[in-house]
Amino acid sequence: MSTERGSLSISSENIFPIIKKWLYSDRDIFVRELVSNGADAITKLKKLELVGEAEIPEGTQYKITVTVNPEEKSICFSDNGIGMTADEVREYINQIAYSGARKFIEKYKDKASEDQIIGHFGLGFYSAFMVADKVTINTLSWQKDAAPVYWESEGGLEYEMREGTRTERGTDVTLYLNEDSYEFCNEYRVREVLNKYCSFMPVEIYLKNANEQEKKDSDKSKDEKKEDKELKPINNTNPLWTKHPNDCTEEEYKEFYREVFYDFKEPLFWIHLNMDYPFNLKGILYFPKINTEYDSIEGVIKLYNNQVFVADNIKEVIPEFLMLLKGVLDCPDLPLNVSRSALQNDGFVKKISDYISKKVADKLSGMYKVERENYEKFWDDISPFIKFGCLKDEKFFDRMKDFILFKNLEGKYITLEDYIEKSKPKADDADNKDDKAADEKANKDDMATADKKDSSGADTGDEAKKDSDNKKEDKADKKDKAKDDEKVIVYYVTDEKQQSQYINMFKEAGQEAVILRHNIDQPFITHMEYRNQKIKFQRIDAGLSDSFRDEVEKKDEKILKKNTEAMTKLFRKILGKDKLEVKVEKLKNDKISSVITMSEENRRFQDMMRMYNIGGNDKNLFDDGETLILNANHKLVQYIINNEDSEHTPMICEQLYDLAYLSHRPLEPEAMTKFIQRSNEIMMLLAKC
Ligand SMILES: Nc1ncnc2c1ncn2[C@@H]1O[C@H](COP(=O)(O)OP(=O)(O)OP(=O)(O)O)[C@@H](O)[C@H]1O
Repeated sequence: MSTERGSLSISSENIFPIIKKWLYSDRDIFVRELVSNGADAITKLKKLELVGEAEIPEGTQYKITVTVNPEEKSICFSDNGIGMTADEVREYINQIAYSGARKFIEKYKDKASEDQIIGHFGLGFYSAFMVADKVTINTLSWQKDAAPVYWESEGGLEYEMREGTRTERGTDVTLYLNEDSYEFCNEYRVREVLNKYCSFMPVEIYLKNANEQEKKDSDKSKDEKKEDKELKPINNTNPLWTKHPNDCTEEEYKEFYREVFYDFKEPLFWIHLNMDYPFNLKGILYFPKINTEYDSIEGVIKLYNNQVFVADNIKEVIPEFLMLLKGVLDCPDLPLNVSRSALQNDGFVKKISDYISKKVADKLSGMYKVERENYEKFWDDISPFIKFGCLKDEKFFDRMKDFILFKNLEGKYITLEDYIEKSKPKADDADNKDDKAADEKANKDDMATADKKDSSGADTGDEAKKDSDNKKEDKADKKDKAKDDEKVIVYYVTDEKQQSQYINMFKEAGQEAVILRHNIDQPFITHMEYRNQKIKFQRIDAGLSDSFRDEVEKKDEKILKKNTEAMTKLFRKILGKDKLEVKVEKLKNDKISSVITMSEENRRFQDMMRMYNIGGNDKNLFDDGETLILNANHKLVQYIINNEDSEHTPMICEQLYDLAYLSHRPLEPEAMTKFIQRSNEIMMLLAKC
C-alpha cells in the first residue's frame, strides 16, 4: 500500500474550542473512550468466533494493555480484538469517527456550556485529540491475509496512512501527549483514571510502564520475567451485579460493597436488580448503616453502561431519594449521549426511575411482611430514607404508607393502623353511647309527637313521619360533621428527655404516643396529614385531654374558674407577660405542679420561624399561644392560691413557670441564669442560711 494523505473534513475553527471547553472538566474521559473501543473490538471478534466466521487459536487470552511511557510522553492502548483493514480505517476513522464528532458538535455547539452532556459517548476515538498532538494507529485485521495498517494524524486535521508493521491481530492506538496533558503518562494517574472508569469492564485490562519494563528486562533473571507475565488485571470483569441473584452469597455482597464504596461498616441489606425486559437493567442497591443522630446522609449511586462507568448520582435517571443509598446500576439501554435536560424529559428514563422506585418499595414491603423482626431492627436506620422517599415520590408513598412504623413509649414498633385501632375503642364507645342516647331520644320524640298529634285527633301520620325523618336527617348531618371533626389524634414526642414529664402523664393515663425525633419527621407528618385527612399529629405538650383530669363537680368548677382568674392576674403581673394564659385545673397526677401547653399549630409555626430565623428577639412572638396549667391538686399551687401576698409567692410563681417551661422547650440564656440563681436562693431558704 502506498502512502496516502488526506485532510479530515471538519471545520476546525469550530470544533476544537467547543470540545475543549466541553471536555475541560473531565479530560480523563479519553481513557474510557479508547479502552471501550478496544473492548468493543474484542467483543466483535468473539461474536464472529461464536457464529463460526473467525477462527481463533485455542487459549487466546483477550486483553487490553495500557502502556504509559514517561520518557516518550506517550500512552498506548493496545487490544487483540478485531483490528482494521485499510478500508475500515478509511471508513471508520477517517469518515465515521470524524463525521460522528462533527454531528455531535453541530448538535451541541450552542448548548455546550450550560447544558451539560451526560456521558461523552459518541465522541469516541476523537477524544484522543483532547490530550494529544499526534495520534497513531497500528492495526492488523482478523481477516485472512489482511495487511497491517499504520495511520497517523497530527492535530486531528490531516492524516497519513501507509502499510504498517504489526504482526499480531489487534490495534494499538498511541497518543503523543501535549504539554498540558503529561499527567497521562504517569502510571499512578492513569491507574486512578482506569479505576474510576474501567474497574468493571468486561475485558481484562493491564497497566504497564514502558520505561520500567525496559529497565526490568535488562536487570532481571528469567524467573523474574515469568512473574511479570502474571501481572494482575486492574479490573474485575465479572462484577457481582452481572451474576444472577441466586448465585450470589451474602459474603460476596458485603465484599463487593467494601470494594466499591470503601465503607467498612456492613450494609444493612441490599436489593439486587436484575431485569431484561422491557429494558435491560442490572444493579445492586445497598442500604448503608447510618447514624440517625446526624442530619445529612450521603449516598452514592454509580451508573454504568455495559460495565463502563458513566458518572455518579445522575439525578435524571435515579429517583432523588435513592441518592441516600449506595449502589451500582448498569443500564445499557440508556441514551447517555444526550444532554441532561433531554434525559429529564425522556419517557424511557422516567420508566427506569419508576421501576427502581417500585423495586425498592417491593423489597421493603416484602421485608415488612415476611421478616418483620428484621424490618423493625433496621427501622431506625432506614426510616429517614423511607420518609424522604415518601415526601419526594407520591407513588413511593402510596406503596409504603402501610409499612411505616412508629416507635411508641414502650419502645414497640407499631403502624398507624395499630395506633388508630388502639385509640378507637374509647372513641367508638363514646360515639356509640352518644348515638344510642340520641337514637333513643329521637325515637321518644317521634312517639311523643305522634301521640300528641294523635290525641288532637288530626290525621297527621304523614307529618309525624316527616318530622321524624327530618330529625333523623339532622342527626345524620351532625354525625357527619362530628366525624369530620373527630380526627384521630396521634400524639408524638420529639425529645424524650425534655418531654419526660408529659411522657409520665401519658403513661399513667394509658395514653399512646409515638416518638418522632428526626428532622425529617416534621415535614413527614405534615405530608401524612395532607394525604390522610382522618389523622392529626399533635405533640405531647400541645394540650391535655380529659383523661388527665379529675372529674370535676359543678361547685368545684366555679372555684376553679375563680382561681383561674386570680392566678392569671397574679402570674401576668409577676412574670411581666400580659398575654399569658393561665388555667387552674385538677390533674390526676398530684406530683405535677405546673405544665405548659401550646397548640400544635402555634408550635409548628414558631418552630418554622425559628428554623428560618424570622422574628429574632421578639419574645412576645414566641410566647404567643402558650398556656400555663396549674394543678390545683398540688400543694404548692394550693399554697399560692391561698397566700397570694406571701413574701415567697413571687419566687414560687417564677419557679413554677420555669419548671413547666423546661419540659416544653429549653430556657433562653437569661431565663436560665435567673432560674439557677433562684434555685440556689430556694435552697438557702431551706437551709436557713
Ligand atoms: N481499537 C479498535 N479496534 C477496532 N476498531 C476500532 C477501534 N477503535 C475504533 N475502531 C473503529 O472505529 C469506529 C469509530 O470509533 P469511535 O470511538 O469514534 O466511535 P464508536 O466506537 O463507533 O462509538 P462511540 O462513540 O460509542 O465510541 C468504531 O466504530 C470502530 O469500528
